[in-house]
Amino acid sequence: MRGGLVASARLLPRPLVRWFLQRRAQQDINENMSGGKKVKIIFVLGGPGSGKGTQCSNIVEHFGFIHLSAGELLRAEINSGSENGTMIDTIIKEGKIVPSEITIKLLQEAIIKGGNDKYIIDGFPRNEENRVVFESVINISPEFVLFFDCSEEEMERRLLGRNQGRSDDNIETIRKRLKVFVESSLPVIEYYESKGMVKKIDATKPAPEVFEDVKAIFTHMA
Ligand SMILES: Nc1ncnc2c1ncn2[C@@H]1O[C@H](COP(=O)(O)OP(=O)(O)OP(=O)(O)O)[C@@H](O)[C@H]1O
Ligand SMILES: Nc1ccn([C@@H]2O[C@H](COP(=O)(O)O)[C@@H](O)[C@H]2O)c(=O)n1
Ligand SMILES: [Mg+2]
Repeated sequence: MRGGLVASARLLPRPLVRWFLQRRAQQDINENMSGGKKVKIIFVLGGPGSGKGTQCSNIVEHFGFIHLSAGELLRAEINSGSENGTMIDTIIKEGKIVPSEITIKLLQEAIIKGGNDKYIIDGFPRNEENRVVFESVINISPEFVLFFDCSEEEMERRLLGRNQGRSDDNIETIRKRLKVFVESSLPVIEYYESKGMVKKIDATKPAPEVFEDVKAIFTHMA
């Protein structure tokens, strides 16, 4: 059925296709979330190794959000043997950013499956394309953007010591990821900053201290 829709979508003007996808994504999300409440999203950004995953686990435990990590979803897609797996694997090993339609489809499916009304989305949007396509397809503005600010030396040190068997935790890929962060991800954070939506946290401190600052933000939000 969906394959047929994709085939006929090729015959339609692009704005109409975008409008149709946007409507369907919103309907899917609204129909599947719990309690009929509006879905709330918080983007969690920061360089590689800044501690996004670590702090998201704490947020889930204390504040009842569902944690969606774009990187984890992409790694699961590789492991599922999907037709895009090899391409995603190559991009991750190069420290580059996967085309937005792939990542957003995975996020959309995870939001629908999650059935909750509160999500922290970790490692997304990673570039302007991610941001713009998410806005046009999912059309939910984040409540705010949590930005873990950490020095490059500290991020590099943490990633080299992470020891979780990730294919991108090697010095060559780490350096590329840091470069991509500065060139592609920081402009997204600056965009949200210009809209007064960024809550910046000093992430160079030890993890429990970082969580104290995170807690203050989420406690005020509740
Ligand atoms: N505040 C901290 N101080 C010291 N080590 C930390 C801190 N926060 C996280 N770590 C450790 O640093 C490593 C990277 O943390 P984490 O995986 O949470 O980062 P991340 O931002 O999710 O990275 P990536 O973008 O690569 O997924 C982990 O080994 C973690 O235990
Ligand atoms: N929006 C995103 C997020 C991640 N990626 C790719 O996955 C890699 C790992 O991401 P982590 O958040 O787990 O560090 C990242 O370096 C990218 O290659 C992406 O393409 N788009
Ligand atoms: Mg992570």
